[in-house]
Amino acid sequence: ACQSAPQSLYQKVGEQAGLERLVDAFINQIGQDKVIFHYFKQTNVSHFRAGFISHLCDVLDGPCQYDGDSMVQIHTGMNINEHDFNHAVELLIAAMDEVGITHPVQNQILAKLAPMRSEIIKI
Ligand code: HEM
Repeated sequence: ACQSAPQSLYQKVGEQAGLERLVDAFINQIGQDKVIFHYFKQTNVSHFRAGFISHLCDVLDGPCQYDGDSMVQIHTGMNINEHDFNHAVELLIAAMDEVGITHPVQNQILAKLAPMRSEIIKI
């Protein structure tokens, strides 16, 4: 038998270098966006970048353990509504398109993030 372990989503996005390209494209999208940029006005971009990469690496079953604040702790008080949440997802999709992540892999990534919706919206 020559079975090998199935590829993790982390591997499918191109491991650390792929994640960095994705998150840089996402940050670039947010920076040019009129709808959600205002949430990030006070944000330290390099802290956000590092934290978002490590969180995604963890969620996509890569070799990282995200040790930052919880999704609820981070987003409490931002009052993010459904529309703005969906808009952020659109920007993430645009970033995934930009770096060439295939649609099946995009859908697998979105499925991992979808359950976090209720920890982020209107809290
Ligand atoms: C599934 C969706 C989301 C995930 C997984 C997520 C994840 C994260 C993570 C991991 C961080 C921390 C980065 C760090 O360590 O600094 C963060 C910060 C942040 N998130 Fe989200 N987020 C999501 C949706 C959103 C949405 C929809 C908005 C606003 C429209 C938003 C606004 C922010 C802001 C403004 C910060 C920075 C907070 C600061 O300045 O300290 N997030 N997010």
